[in-house]
Amino acid sequence: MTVVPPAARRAPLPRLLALARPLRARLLVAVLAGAATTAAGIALLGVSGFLIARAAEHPSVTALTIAVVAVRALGVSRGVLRYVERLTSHDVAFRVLGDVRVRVYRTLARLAPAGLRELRSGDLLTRLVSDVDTVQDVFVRGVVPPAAAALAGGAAVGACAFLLAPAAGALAAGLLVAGVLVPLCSVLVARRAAHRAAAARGRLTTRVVDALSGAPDLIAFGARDRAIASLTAADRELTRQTRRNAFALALGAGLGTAVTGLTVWAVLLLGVAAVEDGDLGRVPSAVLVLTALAAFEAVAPLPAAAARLAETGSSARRIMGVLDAPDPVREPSRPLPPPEPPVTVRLRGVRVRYGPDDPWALDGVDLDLEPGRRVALVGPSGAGKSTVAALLLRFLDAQGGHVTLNGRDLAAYATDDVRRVIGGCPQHPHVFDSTLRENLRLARPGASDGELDAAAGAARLLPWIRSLPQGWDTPVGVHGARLSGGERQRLALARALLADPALLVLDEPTAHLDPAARAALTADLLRVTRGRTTLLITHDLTGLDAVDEIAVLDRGRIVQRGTHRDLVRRDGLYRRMWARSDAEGQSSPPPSS
Ligand SMILES: Nc1ncnc2c1ncn2[C@@H]1O[C@H](COP(=O)(O)OP(=O)(O)OP(=O)(O)O)[C@@H](O)[C@H]1O
Repeated sequence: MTVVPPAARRAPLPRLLALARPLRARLLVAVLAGAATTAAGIALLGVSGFLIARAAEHPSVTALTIAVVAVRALGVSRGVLRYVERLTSHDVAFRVLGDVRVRVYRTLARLAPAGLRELRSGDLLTRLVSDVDTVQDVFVRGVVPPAAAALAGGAAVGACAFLLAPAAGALAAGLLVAGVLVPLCSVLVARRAAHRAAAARGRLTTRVVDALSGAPDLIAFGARDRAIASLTAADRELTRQTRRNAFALALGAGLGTAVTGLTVWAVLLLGVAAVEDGDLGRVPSAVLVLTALAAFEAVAPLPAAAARLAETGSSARRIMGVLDAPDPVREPSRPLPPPEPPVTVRLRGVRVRYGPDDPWALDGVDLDLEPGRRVALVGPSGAGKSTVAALLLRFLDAQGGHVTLNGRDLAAYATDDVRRVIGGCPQHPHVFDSTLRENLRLARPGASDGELDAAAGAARLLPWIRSLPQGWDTPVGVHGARLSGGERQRLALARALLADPALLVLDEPTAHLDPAARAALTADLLRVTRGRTTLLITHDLTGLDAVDEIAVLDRGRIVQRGTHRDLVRRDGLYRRMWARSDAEGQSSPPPSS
């Protein structure tokens, strides 16, 4: 049974609002400044009405002095108050935005790489960038304007009630329709479109990222037109949903204007009737009508805000989807003290699968990794070799059996502490679009130039780096596009050697290389790992007579183990693999290491 954390059961928008709890004093300042701005606008029009109507009666100038001063003061204060409101509401929005972005990034870092398989790269990008960006609208448009409108609208109704109660009633009804019913109407129309637009934006980004990164393959296989057609379809869908959203906005604006007009007419008619009955003076009647007209300024932004909020709701749901993603590994609440090198790792009856309905990727694996010994894990594609590496690096938890590190449960250590002693070279090492130096320093940011030279020298990369005009400062391009396959793999090996973990895990370090480059790199890595605790994962059998033990993995089970000499003599999977690679001319004579 999946246990849903209590916080995850709450609606996404209130959860987002809850993040601003520590900033509530600033939010209150923003709301009060927003209400005061609108109230100043309403008062400005009311006082102006008074000034014009009273001036028509030709009074002495002194009778108008207070009103003239008030108009000036209201005009100036309105700008200042709006500035304060914008400053504080955006301050709150950007603080929460930064907080959400960090939380999403931290969750992604925690999930990567095993927990991200439900999310595609473009979709992830959308969640991290545009979905998180919409969070600012929650505060700038979704919280401050409605609260400010309620305060300023209430004050306007109060002022009108002081002049003429029935007109105040009409104004209150009009404001409620324009400020509550019309926005609700906008939300109803916008909600589905907003939800679909967010999903369509995610799909479009996924396809754009896919098309850009796979462009050479698409062109080579003549699939370019199909890819462009699929992009165009995704774009068209996004345009359709965005248009629906725009319709909701236009509907809100149109209905709002209609309600404003009708209400002002009602107030005007009630005012005229009151003047005729002698219940209201002519000057107050002008103030009444203009106050009513200005009061709608408070609710005018609400339909657009509500429609935007509906959009934000689906973005918030997608963000919370990332934040609530279950951890791929358990982090102990009270971790053991960090393990001390040298390390001994033992796997006993380990079972792992990627999903409850997936077959076992590892099914009862026993393996011993002891200080100073080199073990090779070989087997056909899909046998489960990389799963062993993921397990050791704490990207995955075992669902059965035990993994121990220096005699204690591996899961009882903090994951970061484990990764400090177990590390190496993943199957697909990422080369960052930076310089050679920065790519290597990733493994140890404080490494000196001498240490960089030593690691690159051990990986036989140093003469080549020295021969480059820019040397260590040579840019490597996106995904290391300016490097050959061999140079990329050697850079990854140098990075692993620089990190110098107590247990070095090398996952297919010679993948994608031609036989000659593979033999050369294998010889080098066997040379540099001599005497080091190493797990070498490979389906290339070149040079394996140098390692202490070979474990042969097939469909999640260790089917053979022994030295190269033993295994080639015995009938079994290893001898078949050896014979096949020999026939293909891929196994060069083992280096005498
Ligand atoms: N993230 C994943 N989600 C679901 N299944 C996975 C995932 N990663 C691996 N598997 C499955 O687990 C099994 C073992 O995969 P693994 O990558 O460990 O094999 P491998 O021996 O390293 O293969 P290769 O030599 O091709 O890299 C395979 O059946 C694979 O399809």
